[in-house]
Amino acid sequence: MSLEELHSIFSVFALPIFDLSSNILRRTSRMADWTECMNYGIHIAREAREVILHAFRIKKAVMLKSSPADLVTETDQRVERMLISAIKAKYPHHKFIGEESVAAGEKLILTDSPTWIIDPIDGTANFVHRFPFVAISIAFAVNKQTEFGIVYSCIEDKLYSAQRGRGAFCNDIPLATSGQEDITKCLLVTEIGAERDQLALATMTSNIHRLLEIPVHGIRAVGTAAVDMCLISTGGADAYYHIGMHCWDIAASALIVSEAGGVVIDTNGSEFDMMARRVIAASSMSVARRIAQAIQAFPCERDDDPRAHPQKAQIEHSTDSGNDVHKKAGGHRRL
Ligand SMILES: O=P(O)(O)O[C@H]1[C@H](O)[C@@H](O)[C@@H](O)[C@@H](O)[C@@H]1O
Ligand SMILES: [Mg+2]
Ligand SMILES: [Mg+2]
Repeated sequence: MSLEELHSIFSVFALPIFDLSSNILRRTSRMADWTECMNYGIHIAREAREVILHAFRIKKAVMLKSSPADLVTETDQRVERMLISAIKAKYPHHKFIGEESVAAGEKLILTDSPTWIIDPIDGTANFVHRFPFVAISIAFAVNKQTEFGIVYSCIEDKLYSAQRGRGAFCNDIPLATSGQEDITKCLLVTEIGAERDQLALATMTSNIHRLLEIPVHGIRAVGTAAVDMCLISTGGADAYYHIGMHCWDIAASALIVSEAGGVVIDTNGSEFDMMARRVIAASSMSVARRIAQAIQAFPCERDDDPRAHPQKAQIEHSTDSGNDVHKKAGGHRRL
């Protein structure tokens, strides 16, 4: 039998089997209860918090990534290593997207497989400066749909969590957004991310100007996208918008907001896409749409664009806030 004949027989049978297996995965993920997985995620987040609390108080070696404002420390890398190895030990077939693994050169690919999306320290600049808003963000997706999200605001000791279809909680207390529908009665949160190029800075400042002149009650920035968005789920703020963040910053908190009754959309008004690096999370669709109408986005490569995440530029040595700031070691950083 020729190779072609073998291939044609195989392809006749393979396709249905492939379809069958991906359909089975879809059906099982719908039926699957990921509670046990989420509880394990919460358990390891609590362990990781202890490492962060200890390191928060001591002097840090700080490395730079894509800009003088894009910081990373040994603790970011150690916590991500700790989380991933703990998950691999229990769920060896699960996949991972980790901020510092991607920064060290791993490809960012979200498949239908069970995938943990991890930001070991969201708010690294806060961590370096001992500004007390530092979070661990862990999302879990199957078939590219987030099944649960965990955001642990470590210094505040506030553990936010949500499982798809089962509500959102902070330290086990149910959460609900403000439900505010009038933009002029809104307190907004946003982030001035790590971008320092002129277009990004001009866009961010003009967005703030346009929103303030609506007017809105105010605009805040906590320094961690994950905590910013969790504040929407508590009703403590009414809407969050951001351009330039990454999937690991917001995958968990996007589910927490929607499970608290909020809405999460793209800044262009379309459906939220965690890889697009643009988000509006709000107490109501009317507020979300009003913000989408007011703001502009600057261009960002999608997180899942193979050309994204080039090796970060080497930035010169400098010292900062009592910490030693080092340029990133050449090539891939060890994790
Ligand atoms: O602290 P990170 O995990 O790097 O995330 C930060 C990000 O670096 C910064 O640019 C802002 O977008 C913050 O909102 C993120 O949380
Ligand atoms: Mg982050
Ligand atoms: Mg981080």
